[in-house]
Amino acid sequence: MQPVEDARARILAAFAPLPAETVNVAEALGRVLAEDLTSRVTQPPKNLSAMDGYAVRAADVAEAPVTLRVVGDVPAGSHYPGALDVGEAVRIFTGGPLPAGADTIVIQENATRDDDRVTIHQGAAAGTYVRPAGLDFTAGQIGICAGRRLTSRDVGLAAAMNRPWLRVHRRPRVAILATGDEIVLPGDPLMENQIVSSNGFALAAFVQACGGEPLHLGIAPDDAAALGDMIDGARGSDMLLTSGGASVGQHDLVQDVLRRNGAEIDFWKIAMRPGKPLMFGRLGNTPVVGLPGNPVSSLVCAAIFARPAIARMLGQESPVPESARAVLGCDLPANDRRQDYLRARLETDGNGKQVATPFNKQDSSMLTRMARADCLVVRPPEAPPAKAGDAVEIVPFGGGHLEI
Ligand SMILES: Nc1nc2c(c(=O)[nH]1)N[C@H]1C(S)=C(S)[C@@H](COP(=O)(O)OP(=O)(O)OC[C@H]3O[C@@H](n4cnc5c(N)ncnc54)[C@H](O)[C@@H]3O)O[C@H]1N2
Ligand code: MOO
Repeated sequence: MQPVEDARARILAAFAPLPAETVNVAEALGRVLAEDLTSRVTQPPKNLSAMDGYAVRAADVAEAPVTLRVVGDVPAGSHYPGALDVGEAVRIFTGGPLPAGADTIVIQENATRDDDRVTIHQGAAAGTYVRPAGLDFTAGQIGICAGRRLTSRDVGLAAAMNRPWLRVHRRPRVAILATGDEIVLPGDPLMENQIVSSNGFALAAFVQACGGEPLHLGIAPDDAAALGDMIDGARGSDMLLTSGGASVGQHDLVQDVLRRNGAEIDFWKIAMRPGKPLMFGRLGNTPVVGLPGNPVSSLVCAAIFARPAIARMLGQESPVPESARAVLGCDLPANDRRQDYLRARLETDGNGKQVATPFNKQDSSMLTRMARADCLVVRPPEAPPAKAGDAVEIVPFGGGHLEI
C-alpha cells in the first residue's frame, strides 16, 4: 500500500497549470491570477483631503485662533486652479485635491465660516488629513501576485488599479461518475435495498468549492459495458473522479473497465483510512482518481488528493495547504499502519488554543459527522497512543483555509 504522501506526490506530478484566459473583473471572484497584476494608475492620483474642512498652509495656522480669507471651493472631482497665498484658505471636501501651496487640512469642526472669512480655532501640523499621492499604490506597482485565488478584496483592488480585464487560469473541467446498482438520485423512486446517491452531488459541490467546473456524468450501473460507455464521457476533461466500485468485490468494476477502455493504472490501494482502495491512473490525456464509494471516504480522499490537483491546475502557488496544528481534546488509541483522518470538532479553549476533538464514531458511511466536522485530525501510521492536550496535525475545512 502506498503511503499517503507518495500517493499525493504521484498524483500531483500528473497535473500542470492550465492555460490563461481573460475575464472581466466583475466575474473574477475565486479565479486564480495567471500573471502579476500591475496598476495602471496611481492612487490617490494627487494629494487629496481626507476630511471636509479647509485647505490651508500649516504655517498660517501655527498660532490659533487665526482668520483666513476663503478664496475658493474644491469638492471631490474638481480642483482649485490657482495657488494658495499667505493668509488664504480653500473650502475643501473629502476626496478633493489640495490646491498648490496648501499642505494641511483643518476640519470644519475646528473652524467658523463668516462669508469669505474663516476663523481657525485649532491649528494643524503640515500633512494633517492629507492623503499624499500614491499613498495606496503607484502606477506600475504589482498589486496582486500570480497564483493568488481572488477574494472580494482582491476584486476591489484590481478594479481600483483600473484593470477591467484579468488574465486567470482556465477552470479545470472535472468529470464525475458515481457507480453502483443500488444508488438512485435524490427524489427518484426509492425501492427496497436501494440508497440515495450523495457522492456525485458532494463531489460536484467540492469541485466548485475548489474553483473547478464539475461535469456530472451520472450514475453508472455495475455493468461493464454501460460503465465503459459512461467513462468515455470523461475524455477531454482535465480530470475524472469516479466514486465506488474501487474495492475488491466482484461488482467493483471500475479498474477493469478503465483498463479495457485503454487506461493505464498508476497505483491502487493506499495506507490511509478512510480511503484504502484509492486508485490513480490515466485515460488518454485525462488523469483518473478512483475514489472509494463510502461517502466519507470519497470526500476525504477528494480533500487530500483532488484538491491539490485542482489547485495545481488553477496555478495556485502551494497546491498542498500548509499543515495546521491543534491540541487533542481527548485520548486516542495507538494507530495501525494506515494514516488515519479522523473527523473532528475544532474549538478555541480559554487560553486561545485550538482544540480538536474527534467524534467517537468514525464509520466512513456517516455523512452527519463529516458535515459537522470542522477539520480532520491526522494520525500517522503506527502513531503511539495520544493523550488529551497532545499536539496533532489537522486539515481544517474552513477558517482561512478552503471551505469544502
Ligand atoms: N473484503 C474487503 N471489502 C472491502 C474492503 C477490503 O479491503 N476488503 N475495503 C473496504 C473499504 S475500506 C472501502 S472504502 C469500501 C470501498 O468500496 P468501493 O469503492 O468498491 O465502494 P462501493 O462498494 O461501490 O460502495 C461502498 C459503500 O458506499 C455506498 N455508496 C457508493 N456510491 C455511493 C453514492 N454515490 N452515494 C452514496 N453512497 C454510495 C455504497 O452503497 C456502499 O455502502 O470497500 C470496503 N470493502
Ligand atoms: O478505508 Mo474505507 O475508505 O474506510 O471506508
